[in-house]
Amino acid sequence: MKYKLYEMPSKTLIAHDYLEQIQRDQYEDTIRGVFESLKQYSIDIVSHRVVHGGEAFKQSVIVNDQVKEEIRNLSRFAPLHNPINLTGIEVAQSLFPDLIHVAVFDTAFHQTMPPSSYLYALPYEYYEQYGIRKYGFHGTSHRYVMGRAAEMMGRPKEQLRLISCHIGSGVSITAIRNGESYDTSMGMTPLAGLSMGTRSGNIDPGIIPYIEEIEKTDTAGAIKILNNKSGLMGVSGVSNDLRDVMKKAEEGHLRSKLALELFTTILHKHVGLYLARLNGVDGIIFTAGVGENSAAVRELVCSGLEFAGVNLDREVNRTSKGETFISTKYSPVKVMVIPTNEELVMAMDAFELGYN
Ligand SMILES: Nc1ncnc2c1ncn2[C@@H]1O[C@H](COP(=O)(O)OP(=O)(O)O)[C@@H](O)[C@H]1O
Ligand SMILES: CC(=O)OP(=O)(O)O
Ligand SMILES: [Mg+2]
Repeated sequence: MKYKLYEMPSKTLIAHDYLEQIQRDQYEDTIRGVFESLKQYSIDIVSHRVVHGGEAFKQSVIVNDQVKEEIRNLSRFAPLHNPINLTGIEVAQSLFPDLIHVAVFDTAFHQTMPPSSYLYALPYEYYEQYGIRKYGFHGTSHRYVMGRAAEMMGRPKEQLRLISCHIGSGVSITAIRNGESYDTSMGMTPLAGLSMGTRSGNIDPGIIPYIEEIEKTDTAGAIKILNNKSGLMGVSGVSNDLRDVMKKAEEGHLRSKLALELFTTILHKHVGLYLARLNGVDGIIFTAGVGENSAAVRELVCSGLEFAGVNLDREVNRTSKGETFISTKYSPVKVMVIPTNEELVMAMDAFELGYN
């Protein structure tokens, strides 16, 4: 669990923490503990990350009973995330009933996608009646790095074609055009798209009934395997953490080498997909845990894209820290590392909603 406390509108960071490895039955106590530890500060607004906002939320909103009901209903599309997000809201509301609570949705930024991006080639009624479509996630992160990229490039975001690669424990790539999400790799749920720490990403749907047969399980059991036992973890058999897999690969562990190769090849192919979708790009952004820290992954993703104007400065890529260009000076496509800051966007949205 991550949190940041900001003073607004100065955007001064006052307190922050990243609590790792929290088990399901510890969520409530952990959230309670965080809020207790912040009681010394006078807090006015609490901004909550909510992963799935469906088509109902195109931007951030102040939480009321109807918003909570909608978040609960959307749990079927994000079972790993929305129930926890709702717990966070409810615990915070019980501790601070008089404060304004704001919900910021991962899906909101992607609501600008055209039907050619968000529809699945399924019977159309499934979309109309049941909301089966691509929603996309990590939108708050993609929105933040898009804004930073435009500033770094000194050009209005409305004039840019960008590919934003959010590579953390969850992985998604977004094609951004005119300052808006145009296409993105995750789907109706955050299981789709690229291979991740423990998630498979896209697979042939015909594999699912076969897994059910092999594992003597039901569909929910098979989906659990795709969510929790696949990706880097599943292929390497070592870890969902890229650092562990890389270390093992360097030691010659074959499955770790394969896991790494598959992970980066899938990333590379998706960048190619969005080069086509955007008719070429002005910038490529790397963000989140892996994107910000792994020069090796960035190099593998960009290699072979010189034909499209992507010229990585390998030396700068290896030695750079923080927000920086990693392409060569005259590279037609600018490649950037931009540390994401979803919490700052959440604070800005909350401030806007609470005070304007
Ligand atoms: N120095 C590093 N080199 C390679 N991978 C890293 C490094 N630091 C962090 N990571 C990867 O980043 C992942 C976490 O990314 P992060 O964006 O914090 O994810 P989340 O927000 O989903 O928890 C870790 O699982 C790890 O694999
Ligand atoms: C939506 C999603 O995949 O989020 P995370 O990467 O934080 O798991
Ligand atoms: Mg994340």
